[in-house]
Parts: sequence; C-alpha cells; structure tokens
Amino acid sequence: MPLSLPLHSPLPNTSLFLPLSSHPPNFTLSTLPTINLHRRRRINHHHRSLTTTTTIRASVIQYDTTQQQPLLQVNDLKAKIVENGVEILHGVNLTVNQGEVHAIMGKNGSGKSTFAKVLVGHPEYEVTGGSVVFKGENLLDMEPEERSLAGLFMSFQSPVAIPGVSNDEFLVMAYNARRRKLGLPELGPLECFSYLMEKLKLVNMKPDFLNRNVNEGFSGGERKRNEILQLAVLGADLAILDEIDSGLDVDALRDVANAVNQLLTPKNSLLMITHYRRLLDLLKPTHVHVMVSYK
Ligand SMILES: Nc1ncnc2c1ncn2[C@@H]1O[C@H](COP(=O)(O)OP(=O)(O)OP(=O)(O)O)[C@@H](O)[C@H]1O
Repeated sequence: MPLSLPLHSPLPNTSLFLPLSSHPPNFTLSTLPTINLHRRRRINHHHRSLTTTTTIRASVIQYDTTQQQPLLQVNDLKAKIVENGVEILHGVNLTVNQGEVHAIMGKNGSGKSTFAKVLVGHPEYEVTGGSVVFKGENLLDMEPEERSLAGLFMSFQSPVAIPGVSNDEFLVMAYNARRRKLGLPELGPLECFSYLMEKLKLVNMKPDFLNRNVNEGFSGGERKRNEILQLAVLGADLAILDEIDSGLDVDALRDVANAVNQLLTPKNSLLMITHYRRLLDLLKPTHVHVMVSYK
C-alpha cells in the first residue's frame, strides 16, 4: 500500500515545527498524520500505524506506541563538530525497538549523517549533551570498536579503502572478534571460507571480491554492496545504513534490499537514511522520521 505522505518533504503541517525547547508531551499522536503502512511479514501484526516524527534543527521528536524491547534509546542528544565547534545535533530523541525498521529522511545538511556517525562514535564529532543507551548500556562510554562488537553496524555513504588488507582477511578478523565478544569459539580457515561463501551468495557477489583489498579500486556500487557483505558476515543488532541506495543500479539495489530483508529478524533492527522512496518500497519501514533544519 503506498504511503500517503510525500516522504521526501517535511511534514506539511507547519504547526509541527516546534521551538527547540518543546518536548513530545506537548503533542499527541492525534495531531500528527497517521499513515497505514505495508504489512511486514516478520511481525505478527496485520496492520501497523506509521509513527511520524518531526525534527527541528536535528532534534527528533518521536511518538512511539509499540511495546517491544528497546534496542536504542537516544535522549536529548547534542553534538558538535570537533574542528570548528559548530553544534549540529541540538537534542535528538529517538527510540528503536527490536524488530523495527526506521527511516530517517530530510533535506541535505539537516544532520542525518552526523546523527548516524555520532552513534558509532565518529571522531569528527563530540557529544555535548544527552544520552544514548544501546542494549541497556551507555553507548557513549564505549570506544567505536566496542560499539561495533556490541552489535552496532554502520555503512557509510562513502566507505573507505583499506590498502593492503584483503576483504577475506578483514572479514575473518572482524567476525572472529565479534564471536569472541559473544563468547563463541573462533572459526578456523575452512569454516570461515564456507561461512563467507554463504554470505557472498546472500549479497549476490562474486567470490573474487574476497581476494581484493577492502574497497580498493571498487566502484561506488561495489563499495555499497561490500558494506552489506560486511553486515551479513558480522551480523548486527542494529544496522545503520546511510544512503545505501545512492549510486546503485536497479539490480544492485534489489540485491542489497533482498540481502537486508533476509538479515532482518524480530530481534534486530534497521535504521536507514535515504532520500528515495524506492528504498522504502523495498525495505518497508515501520517508522519514518523527517529531519528538518531549523533556521
Ligand atoms: N566534519 C564536518 N565538518 C564541517 N561541517 C560538517 C561536518 N560534518 C557535518 N557538517 C555540517 O553539518 C551539517 C549536517 O551535515 P550532515 O552530513 O549530517 O547532513 P545530512 O542531513 O546527512 O545531509 P545529506 O542529505 O546531504 O547527506 C551540514 O551543514 C554539514 O556541512
């Protein structure tokens, strides 16, 4: 069923653009448009209503009526750019429960990528206020690597190359580190090989990708596909995909969406940033948030 709200634009109701000091209790769900959403097979609800969110200069206000286990709880998160001290996030609130698929949309420069990068501990940003709880733990106290080992995964808009490290070396190293963290024994070379082959198939990638250095010489689309391979291999409780659809041709987009859909379970969640409806049609979000710059 198509969404009735033009998802690429801010909410039409200007009364929703709140002053920065406003909090969700000022609003009730009935003041917001409720949209019938695609039925998701993995959730046993025949009908879900879409929770619409508005953001003021990167302040997300969310209306959540679900009762599932919270995976990520962001409360009044504020962050600035380290280099110039400019505050980009002015108090973001967001809750992602297990089994949910959230999409963040909004204009260029509204702070979507900054928000995602702050969640994974990107060194360009400094958190100046608020809290982030991930799986019951204070995420902001963790180093970026610990966040990843704890089950947070992010695909970047422009994933970087790692010269001199082959894809399979990287994946085996990262996967075994995650297994250790989960208290599981490391996989040996043969077990790893068959595990990686299975994941390559899921993403519809050729085995020769494993021998190439991570992202070195990869086309834009290959880099994006490779990000999903990393997600498939490492697994994640919360996967953040930042514009995974940009620059992908039709076949690659379908492969990426198929793989992501197969990786989703009622226990894990997805937070995707996108400008395009076509990804929403393929990944069927349970919640859509619109980030709006307040000037
Ligand atoms: N490291 C940085 N140095 C300087 N400015 C930055 C930095 N990171 C973010 N910004 C600025 O912060 C604002 C938000 O950027 P961000 O990339 O988060 O926006 P976005 O909503 O993801 O945009 P887009 O849709 O274009 O990807 C922009 O004005 C951007 O120029």
